[in-house]
Amino acid sequence: MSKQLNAVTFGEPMAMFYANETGPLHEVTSFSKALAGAESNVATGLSRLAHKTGYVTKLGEDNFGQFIAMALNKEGIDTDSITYTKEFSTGMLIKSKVLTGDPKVEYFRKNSAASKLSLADFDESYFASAGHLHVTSISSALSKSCHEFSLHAMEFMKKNGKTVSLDPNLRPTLWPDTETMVNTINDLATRCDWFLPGLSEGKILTGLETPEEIAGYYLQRGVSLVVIKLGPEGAYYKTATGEEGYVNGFKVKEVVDTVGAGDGFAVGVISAMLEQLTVAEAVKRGNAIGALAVMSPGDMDGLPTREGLEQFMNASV
Ligand SMILES: Nc1ncnc2c1ncn2[C@@H]1O[C@H](COP(=O)(O)OP(=O)(O)O)[C@@H](O)[C@H]1O
Ligand SMILES: O=C(O)C(=O)C[C@H](O)[C@H](O)COP(=O)(O)O
Repeated sequence: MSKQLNAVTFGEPMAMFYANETGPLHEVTSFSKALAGAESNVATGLSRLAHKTGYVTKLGEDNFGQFIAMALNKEGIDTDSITYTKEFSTGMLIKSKVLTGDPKVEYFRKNSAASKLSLADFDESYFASAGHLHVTSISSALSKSCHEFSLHAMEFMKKNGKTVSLDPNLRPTLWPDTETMVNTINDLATRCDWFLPGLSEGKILTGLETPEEIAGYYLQRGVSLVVIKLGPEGAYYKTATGEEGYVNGFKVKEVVDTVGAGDGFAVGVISAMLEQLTVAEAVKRGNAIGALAVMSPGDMDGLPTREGLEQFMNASV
């Protein structure tokens, strides 16, 4: 039987070493290892909610590559379209531990195996087997060939009547300059159906101030749903058909690590939209998974199973 995927995504997965103690990263002596990467976080979250998800990347033939492939398989993610290279290494990052605010992240990913992903790796039948494509603009920042891959994948999915979501995931350190980052991401946004920026990202990308204005900017450019993340306050959404609203965030006992909240949020919105829930319900689920994500140290530890999600949402009403 031919392959059937609910969703597919592609990008750069990395081995992450997160500090077990607070303090500057060069002084930390003890780290824990986990899988990181915005798109692999989303693939993991969707897979835990029983959406069959494929993940496409290029890995180095090294220990980090082996670790990542193993971690993805353990999550039940389809890895059949992953390619390998001997020439380039798998990327990694280190992350500090903080008691408040966002941790410091340092990447070791320049010229990584994943940055070599190119159109030659695009498998039409694999992408055609999926109902939805999730993209982040990190891929476009990695290399010209990854940017071409992104444009082609988005165009291919749209042409085949599939939905496409885009999380801008601003990573200013990966771009040559702010202007290139803003112009490229705004161009990518016109090619998606569901656009999921954070408020501060939306301000940088449009120069506008309010969630309403930012949503309007993208709706005018052909996006059908814009959801703007508002941190602990939740999120604002607006659709091309005029539906809009604010959805409150969930109460969190303790914020352990804010990294991964946006990816968790994307999992909630995408999974619920694929299940044909209303947009307001999708945004509520996004808020729930975002809240679960900030309560755990790894980027993916908080991503729930369906049972865990229901328990959290029911306990929070
Ligand atoms: N402290 C928090 N309490 C509850 N929910 C949160 C908290 N921080 C984030 N979230 C949830 O996660 C989503 C994404 O977080 P946010 O910080 O806005 O995005 P990003 O990680 O992309 O910067 C928010 O819209 C919200 O639903
Ligand atoms: O892929 C990258 O470049 C990363 O930095 C890996 C991180 O796990 C996510 O990107 C977290 O992203 P947020 O959910 O927006 O906090």
